[in-house]
Amino acid sequence: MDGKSASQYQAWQKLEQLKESKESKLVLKELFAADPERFSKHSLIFNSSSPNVEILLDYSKNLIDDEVLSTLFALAREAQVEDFRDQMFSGKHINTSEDRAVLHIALRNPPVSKGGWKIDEPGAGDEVHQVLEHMKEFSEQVRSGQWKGYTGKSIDTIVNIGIGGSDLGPVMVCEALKHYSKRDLKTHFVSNIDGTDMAEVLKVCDRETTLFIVASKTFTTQETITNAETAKEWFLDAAKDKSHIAKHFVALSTNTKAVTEFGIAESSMFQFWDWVGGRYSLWSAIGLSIALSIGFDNFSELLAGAHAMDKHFKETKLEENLPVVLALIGIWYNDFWNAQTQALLPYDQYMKRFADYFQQGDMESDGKSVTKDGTRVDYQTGPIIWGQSGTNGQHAFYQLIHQGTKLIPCDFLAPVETLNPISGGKHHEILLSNFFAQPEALAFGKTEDEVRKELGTASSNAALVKSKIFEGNKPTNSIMFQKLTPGTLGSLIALYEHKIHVQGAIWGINSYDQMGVELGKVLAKAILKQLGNEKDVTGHDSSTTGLIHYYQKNRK
Ligand SMILES: O=P(O)(O)OC[C@H]1O[C@H](O)[C@@H](O)[C@@H](O)[C@@H]1O
Repeated sequence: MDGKSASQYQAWQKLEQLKESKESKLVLKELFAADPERFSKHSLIFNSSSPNVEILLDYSKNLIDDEVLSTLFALAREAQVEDFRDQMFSGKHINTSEDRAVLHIALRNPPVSKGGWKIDEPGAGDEVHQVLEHMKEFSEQVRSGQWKGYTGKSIDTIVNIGIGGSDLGPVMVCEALKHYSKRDLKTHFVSNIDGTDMAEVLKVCDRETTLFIVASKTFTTQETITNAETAKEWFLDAAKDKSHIAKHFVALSTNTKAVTEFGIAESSMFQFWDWVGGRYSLWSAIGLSIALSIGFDNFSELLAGAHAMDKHFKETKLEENLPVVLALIGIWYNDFWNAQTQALLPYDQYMKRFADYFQQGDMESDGKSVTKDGTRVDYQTGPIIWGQSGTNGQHAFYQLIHQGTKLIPCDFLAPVETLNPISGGKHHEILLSNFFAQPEALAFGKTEDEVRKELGTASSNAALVKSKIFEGNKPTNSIMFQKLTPGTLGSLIALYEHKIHVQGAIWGINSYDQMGVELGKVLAKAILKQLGNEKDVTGHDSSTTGLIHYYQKNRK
């Protein structure tokens, strides 16, 4: 914890030895054959009654045995994961480089009178609920048609303008909970500075009935402010009078001064606080587009589902703690088996943006190479996160997972029940049969003997036989939940958030800053000033200069 190098822990060193001594013995086929109880021993159920959520985590198809597991838990204890978790919950400034608390858990924490934790940090108590109240009131006015645009018409289109954490969470959740959305309220998201993003959305918007949500924690992000200015110009082209802006623009931010300077009144601003990290902000005012789309009650259920997972994370012993188990298994592959990536594979079309969301969530959090006290790590930190919804991924990249040369640990996720039981439920049965089959195929593969038997006379073709062998022993986690409800989604997101936290704690890094996004921004600003004139292009290497000159010569 707090800056200590993970490789110095005794348990870390023992894990290195275990990898060496056990590599050839950790064979899933044999481990399962030797222990008929392996599934029940290595699966956990997370339960919550309010909201009603149940999540099964089956981690039995991993390259682990009791000794590996107990050493992983010993590592968590040596790294003081429980203490570090409690520091986060109590509001300690665990984001040391920015001297900030990390309190997204406060955004879904009920009031103390209703059993919530008391957190000593400005904003983290009653103010959270005041903003939620404001979001409730506003979203109900818009959804009921009571909120009118400048010509007296109701709002039928929402455009969220934001990027990174001010975009990806709302995008992913609105997509995941589309089933619960108000269909006559269209929701668009504009993030890219590429004018195409805004232009294509504006083409389908009506100035009289569109509400723009400018979402930016800092309210200084170049992409968001430029896009918001363009939207404002487009709106004023017809509306003319600046006083109409109040009916069509709201802001979600921590920066009141910049919001009012932009022309949005403080009363149309939904506040949050510097202890909310951008990639952990969908639970804050940044979730306004979600509340508008699915309604405030569903948004509250999303928060309650996350809170239930917070409680589980905070109160459950490490061995039965889902985020901790996911984190430790991830570290086992990332640091001892040289796995570079981690795939998130939801067998639910609504969750198709889940992996995109956690690309920022995980990679911006744990993509660090120095510990909190500034020491260069001598081990791997955050994994590359990627993925795609099943079964689409099967027809795209699974080939490499099954037979390529890389070890790719995968998390498979699926609902027991579909929200769309069309054709008598046939689609869902087929979907789930694939969800069950893929981890099985990855774990147990297909031997040369099996291939030969299958090929019959054609097995004299040695090359063909080899190409059809599946080595197996590819590790997976399988996660099942009843149905994709707002509460369940909240729990699932919080599960992965806390997994990231635990891994960061063990690696001794700061999971809550993002210094790595700065350099490119600064250089882009400098280059922007030089683009007008070839003579101004100075201070770059020959490649960058060459590229800029090429652009200047060829632009029209
Ligand atoms: O909400 P903002 O302030 O516009 O920031 C948007 C994004 O900017 C940067 O890329 C990072 O700081 C991200 O973490 C953040 O989510």
